[in-house]
Amino acid sequence: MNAVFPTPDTADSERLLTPDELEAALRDIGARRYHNLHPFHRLLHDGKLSKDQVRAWALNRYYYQAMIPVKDAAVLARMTDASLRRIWRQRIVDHDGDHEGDGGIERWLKLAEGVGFDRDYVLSTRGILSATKFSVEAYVHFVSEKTLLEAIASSLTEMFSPTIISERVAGMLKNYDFITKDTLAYFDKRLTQAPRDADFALDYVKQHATTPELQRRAMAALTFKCNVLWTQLDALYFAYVAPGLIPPDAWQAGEGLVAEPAQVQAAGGRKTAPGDRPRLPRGVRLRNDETRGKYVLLAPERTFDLDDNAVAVLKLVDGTRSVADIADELGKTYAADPRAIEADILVMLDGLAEKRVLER
Ligand SMILES: O=C(O)c1cc(C(=O)O)c2c(n1)C(=O)C(=O)c1cc(C(=O)O)[nH]c1-2
Repeated sequence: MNAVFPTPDTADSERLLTPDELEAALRDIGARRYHNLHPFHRLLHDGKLSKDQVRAWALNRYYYQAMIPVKDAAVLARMTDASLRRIWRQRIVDHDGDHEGDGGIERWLKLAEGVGFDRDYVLSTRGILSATKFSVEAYVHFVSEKTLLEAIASSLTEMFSPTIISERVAGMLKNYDFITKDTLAYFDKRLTQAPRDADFALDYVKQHATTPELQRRAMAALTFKCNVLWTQLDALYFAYVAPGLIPPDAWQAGEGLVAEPAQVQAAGGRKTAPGDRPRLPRGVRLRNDETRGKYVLLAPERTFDLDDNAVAVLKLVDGTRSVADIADELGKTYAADPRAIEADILVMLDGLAEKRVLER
């Protein structure tokens, strides 16, 4: 499709820039428009997002990753020169890998799994924002329809990606306890792939943008691509940060995750152990409800009915006795095997921790 509203020519675009001036102009576009400047990335890198907001980012960006080789295949299809194709095809190999389980897409799936997603849910692309899809698909269409020079120039955002990647990896590792080096392994390879790709594309553009018009098109292509990246973050920000309007069918917190046993999750990833010294959290109390003639556990805005066994245990829960101590005392009181009682108590306490009315 040809542009319906062409970019107005400026006096400057009438002059042929030297290759170095062209490079400077391209770098200037990045300095003003690259997605490192977007507020969503600032929040992501500074540790200001919740785990669910990081998940929304990982899920949506999967679509970009998955479509990059489709984009590169479209670029490849425009190349009539075998020597060019030989170089460009490496990009497809980088993302698809040489065999099952290899390549950038696979590493992104690992990243998504690392933040809790079920792999098949991510692969299905079901919860991905329509705006993400539109934006990524616009990139694929752009390289299919524009000239080869513009297609190659649109990849030049990669000139700026090593800086943002280093900043992102350092920031996320420092600021999120659920992010590990393994989760972010995707970015390790990009630190060498991106400069290699960007150097090639930049040389190509500097050599082939030989008229003011071609130079203007190359700059417009890079601007377009900056917008492809920027609008993906706009969409994430709008849906998951502010105003927080999640479109129908887009991913909602809790969806598409690998199920963890609820009580393990609530207890910070572990079960109650005999050495734990359980206590009631602030605002939770054991109360004798005189009118009903039974004990209840009172929590803010919630009340839990308790059976006799639970009452006997909770009367001994004081933050100093261990579970084993409690079992020993009850063993004496009821003349029963304390280790059998302990096993029952552990299950009961896990249940209470799951409801967030017990801490260890
Ligand atoms: O993490 C980033 O900020 C970032 C940015 C870009 C980019 O600037 O387009 C790419 C990537 N990552 C990336 O991982 C990647 O594979 C990639 C391919 C391309 C492209 O246009 O062909 N850009 C990017």
